[in-house]
Amino acid sequence: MSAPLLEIADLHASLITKYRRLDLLNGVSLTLDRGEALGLVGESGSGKSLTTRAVLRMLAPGFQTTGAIRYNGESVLDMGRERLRRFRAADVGMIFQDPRAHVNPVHTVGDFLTEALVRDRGLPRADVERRAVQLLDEVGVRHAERRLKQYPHELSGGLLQRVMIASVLLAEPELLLADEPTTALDVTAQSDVMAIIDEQRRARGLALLFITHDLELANACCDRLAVMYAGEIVEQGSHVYDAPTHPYTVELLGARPSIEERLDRLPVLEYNLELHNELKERAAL
Ligand SMILES: Nc1ncnc2c1ncn2[C@@H]1O[C@H](COP(=O)(O)OP(=O)(O)OP(=O)(O)O)[C@@H](O)[C@H]1O
Repeated sequence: MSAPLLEIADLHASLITKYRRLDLLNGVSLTLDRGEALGLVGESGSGKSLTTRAVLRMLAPGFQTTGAIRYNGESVLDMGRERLRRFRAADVGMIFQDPRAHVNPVHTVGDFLTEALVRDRGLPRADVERRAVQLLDEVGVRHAERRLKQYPHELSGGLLQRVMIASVLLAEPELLLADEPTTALDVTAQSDVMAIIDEQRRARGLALLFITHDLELANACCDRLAVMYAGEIVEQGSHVYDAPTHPYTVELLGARPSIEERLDRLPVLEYNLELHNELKERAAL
């Protein structure tokens, strides 16, 4: 049997300062196969982002990490500088919560999309641009050629997150790490962006580690869920949503708002009024 695409085994991460030691990840273990989607869920502060940053070896200075992280059987913690750079740039695609924090505001969308591939892989700019336009189109960015000439501040959050997704796909990674990719967006953009990530990763057979506090959303687009609490994974598997066994998961599921409450929070736009009412009726049955 081949090795999982990603394997995290007994990962501990502690922040060591002059005065104290904070144990923030306490033995995290999980695996992700090629083409599989795993939802890493838990409330704020449970250690989800730290786990993703540890996978990329991007923890802040002062953190001490022990345990194993293997990508395709290769130890990430032992990767040399150049291999680590390629791992981050080509093997893994990262989609973060706030796209604006990850673009250079004085570079055009076209520069943002093409620079890394032209510089690092020596590909002709015109070829990368052509591919970028194709991908923008695939992720639902209309007038893609015109968008290449625009600056990030000219695009809405939802549109910029689509540009991010296109940039990740351009590098042709095998693994997507998506850390709350829709949290910073407005409600309508949220569902569109999540649908695009889901559709694209299925079409390309990519593995996805999806970090979210939204159990329902994770359940809708992942094959398995892993529930994190206080730096530990308390429960994982495909049963988690329908038949949780750990008391924390049961509590987490119990704490989620009902469909009715969720619908009440959605803005009622004219075009979805009918659907909105239909869903409310169904929820009331
Ligand atoms: N650089 C840091 N210095 C000190 N503490 C940190 C640092 N980074 C993370 N932590 C702490 O580690 C814990 C886990 O943080 P993490 O960001 O992984 O949580 P999370 O589950 O992703 O939550 P959120 O959804 O709010 O981002 C938190 O208590 C956080 O305060």
